[in-house]
Amino acid sequence: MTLQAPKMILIDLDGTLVDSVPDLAFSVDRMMERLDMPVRGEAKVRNWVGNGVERLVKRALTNNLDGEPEPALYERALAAFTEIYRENNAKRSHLYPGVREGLEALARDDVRIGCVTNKPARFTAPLLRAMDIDRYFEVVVAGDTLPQKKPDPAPLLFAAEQFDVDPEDALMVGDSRSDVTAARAAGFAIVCVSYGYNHGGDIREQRPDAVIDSLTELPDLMARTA
Ligand SMILES: O=C(O)COP(=O)(O)O
Ligand SMILES: [Mg+2]
Repeated sequence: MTLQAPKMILIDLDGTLVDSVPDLAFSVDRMMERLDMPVRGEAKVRNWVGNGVERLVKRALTNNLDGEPEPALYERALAAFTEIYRENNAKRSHLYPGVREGLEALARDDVRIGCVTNKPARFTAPLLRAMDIDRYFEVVVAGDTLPQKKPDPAPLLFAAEQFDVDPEDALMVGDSRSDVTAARAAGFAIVCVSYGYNHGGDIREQRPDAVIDSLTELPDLMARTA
């Protein structure tokens, strides 16, 4: 595990590349209205993002991070959310400052880049395209590409295999404890952004190898530890 000249960098999507909570919160609240249930608002949704849309819908229905709703209600809710979020995938979302410049700098240094997200593929590809950053990612592993999601290491190891890169030459960049846990279990280095979601907690408590305020810091960080 090293930050020095990784051969491959995998970057998380929600909370790292894109501030997607405004669209996710809008879609959750329209879903709740359709079900005649109380809206939850952006602050709560921000703490609920990161484990895929299924968990997000369950959290919204139960107003609880670990809640399990009644199955028939959950099925109706998930169908409504899917329909609404499909139309509202990139309307209010935006790239965090420094993302485009950071990706550009990595591409100039010939670093190979992939995206590993817990967001399902049907929402991931359109969002990367709408943000005009899809061309930077040679590999995209979405939340439903494999049976396992982060914090399981499988999606990271799957991407490493696609790139034919060993885990010790790989770096994960993310915003939440799932990214740290998955990277550690996969044997990757892990750098976290300070500005993401992480369920309301301070990502420094997860002890990543480094914390950055912008992706533009990545090339320097790698050169400094070389
Ligand atoms: O929870 C989600 O849907 C996506 O989260 P991630 O992009 O941070 O993995
Ligand atoms: Mg994230």
